[in-house]
Amino acid sequence: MTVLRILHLYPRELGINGDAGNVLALAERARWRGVDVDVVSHAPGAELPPSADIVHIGSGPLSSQRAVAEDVARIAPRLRQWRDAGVPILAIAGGWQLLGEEIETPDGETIAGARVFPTRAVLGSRRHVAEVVVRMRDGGILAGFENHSATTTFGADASGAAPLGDVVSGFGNGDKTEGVVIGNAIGTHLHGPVLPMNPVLADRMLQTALRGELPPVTQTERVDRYAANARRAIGARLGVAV
Ligand SMILES: NC(=O)CC[C@H](N)C(=O)O
Repeated sequence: MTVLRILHLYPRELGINGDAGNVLALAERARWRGVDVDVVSHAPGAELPPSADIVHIGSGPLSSQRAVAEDVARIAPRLRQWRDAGVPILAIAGGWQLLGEEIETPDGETIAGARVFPTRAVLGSRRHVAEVVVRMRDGGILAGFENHSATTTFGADASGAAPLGDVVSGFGNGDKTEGVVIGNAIGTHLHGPVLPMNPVLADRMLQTALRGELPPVTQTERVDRYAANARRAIGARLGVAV
């Protein structure tokens, strides 16, 4: 790979919680390690690039989700191919819902998802807006905030998928778990944005995409201290150790 291509799906429609910072974090952390980066923004109706090394989709309200749903259905086969090929995918909240099996709206309407993730989101009348701490299954801690109205369940055939972690504080999926991981694809409700605030996840995605270890450099050490302080501040406000 000469250039790391990051595909950012629908940045205009799905970027309401600052999730574009995830793409910035991936691009900068790669560049700081001497890797050339090309960020490709995808808008509804546009051609997808022939390949992608990382895919990101951010979050947004139901009106934005509706605005891109038709295009999501159009590109769904390519997204599933990339997932199956091990391309790291990060899908945040409303974007994750669109890449799941189905969204049920508060009116009982259903919006078909891309089936990248074997998850289903039922949107209710109660919003879950709070800071969140999640313990990943490998013991690592993630912090951020959630801002959604979904209860999320795993579909009947969710083989190979697992929650991203367990909720220490917050609502998450609604059953004390948070997020989903299938192969190298991650879905999560976490904003922050999640990658600048939890650089371990950012580097994990980059290491997968670049197929190699990415040692810390001066710039990552500097921003990782800010991130650690931000996570500690959330932990302190919630009264949990991070
Ligand atoms: N944060 C979001 O993306 C919100 C997604 C969706 N509209 C919900 O309320 O659950």
